[in-house]
Amino acid sequence: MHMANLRQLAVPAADRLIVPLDVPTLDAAMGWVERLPDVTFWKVGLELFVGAGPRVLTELRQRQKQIFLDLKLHDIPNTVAGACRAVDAVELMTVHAAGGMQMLQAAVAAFGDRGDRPRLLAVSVLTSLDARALAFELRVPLELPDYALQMALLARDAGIDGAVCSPREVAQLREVCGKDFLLVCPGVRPRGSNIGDQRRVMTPAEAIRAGADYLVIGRPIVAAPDPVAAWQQVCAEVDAAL
Ligand SMILES: O=C(O)c1cc(=O)[nH]c(=O)n1[C@@H]1O[C@H](COP(=O)(O)O)[C@@H](O)[C@H]1O
Repeated sequence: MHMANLRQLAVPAADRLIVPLDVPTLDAAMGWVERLPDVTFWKVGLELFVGAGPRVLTELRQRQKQIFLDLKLHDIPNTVAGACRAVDAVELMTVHAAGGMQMLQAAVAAFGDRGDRPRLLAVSVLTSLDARALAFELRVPLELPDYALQMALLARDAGIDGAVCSPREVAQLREVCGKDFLLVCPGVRPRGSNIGDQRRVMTPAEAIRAGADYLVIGRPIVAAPDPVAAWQQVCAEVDAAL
């Protein structure tokens, strides 16, 4: 199944939710996998990959889980291509759109025609940045939604499969980039939950209705007093929005 067609298919809510394993050890990660058995798609990010190494990918695969390897590669093209060539079978993987056209093309080319190649996602603008940071710290002269769109278009033109974006920009990206461009949204907060270091957030239902293929939701589930109940509540909210 081509994952970008999720919205047209009757894919259950649980298969559109990705939970990050933002923990430092393999034991802690596998503890979460056991505690939330209905989660089918897990994200391995920098903290866990640096702490536990690639073995965590093997352990997840043995449990028939889908994997989002979120290393947000951002380096010169040769270095990014080398890292991509070393990646074992995962479903999704990230690079930073701000690495530029040559870097993005090098990432795409590194996987070539490999049958097990992941869908590549380009991070457009981190959901922890707001318009003020973009303008006054990063000195980007575009409005934030326009910059996010330009980053997504750059990625699409380079042959990247989709983008990571805030739910606030997902409707615009969906409209301009088309239905087959995969859109994955972190920065998702059920009503009333703590936003923490996120800056551009919306609720799960709003993000799905705006056109997201997948939502990445971590702390609202894993830091909840009852994570299983929090997971079920997010699933119910997304199901109702589909
Ligand atoms: O690439 C990502 O997944 C990502 C991009 C982005 O712009 N913002 C963002 O929060 N993320 C990741 O999404 C997850 C969000 O986690 P919570 O804020 O706990 O829901 C974290 O693992 C982040 O690394």
